[in-house]
Amino acid sequence: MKLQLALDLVNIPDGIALVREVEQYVDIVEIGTPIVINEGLHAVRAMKEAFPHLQVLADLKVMDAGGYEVMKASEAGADLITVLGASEDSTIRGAVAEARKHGKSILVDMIAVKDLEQRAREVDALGVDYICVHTGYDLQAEGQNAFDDLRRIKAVVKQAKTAVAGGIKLGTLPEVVAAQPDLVIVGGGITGADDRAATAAEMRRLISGA
Ligand SMILES: O=C([C@H](O)CO)[C@H](O)[C@H](O)COP(=O)(O)O
Repeated sequence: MKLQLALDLVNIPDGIALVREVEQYVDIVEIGTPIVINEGLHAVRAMKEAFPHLQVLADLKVMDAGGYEVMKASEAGADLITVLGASEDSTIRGAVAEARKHGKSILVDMIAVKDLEQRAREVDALGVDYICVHTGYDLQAEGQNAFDDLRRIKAVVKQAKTAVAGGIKLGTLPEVVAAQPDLVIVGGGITGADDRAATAAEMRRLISGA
């Protein structure tokens, strides 16, 4: 099980400083969608240059032009790129094909997908690397989480690895870990903690013990 730190509400220098606090405890650093919107793929390049030993995920949430977007993110140094599960199969196919050319991975974000099991089966058959259940900020604000969704996709996904994101905190991590995802994605649960290093260290301990 891997731990991904999601950086969303910071600029590049603050993001790099934040990763320095926790780098020994995380496997993947996510350049979140808000950063990509604010700073562009330059943020991916800067993070990979600063931490070449960590994997960097570009959370582009690609919805169209899968091959092109994955090519650009790959050129910028991304190891993993996100594509939306709600997009067309052809978009996901194009993303996977391009990722294979560059030795990169595709994480499909199932945010806003209504028929979760059905779409997870279809996406799994497209050869993606990860399928991620995700409660975004707007539904988190309504008190929702993706923990039950994780159990639902675990029951149907056969090839891809599974991931979970959205509002995971130290207190809720044991419930997440119990469902055995391959990847746990944490943003505010680490970046908003009083002691980020201690929080990330404890999360790493919980994940490693699973
Ligand atoms: O993908 C995300 C969100 O849609 C904003 O771009 C976050 O990175 C993801 O939700 C993880 O962050 P937390 O919910 O703060 O853990």
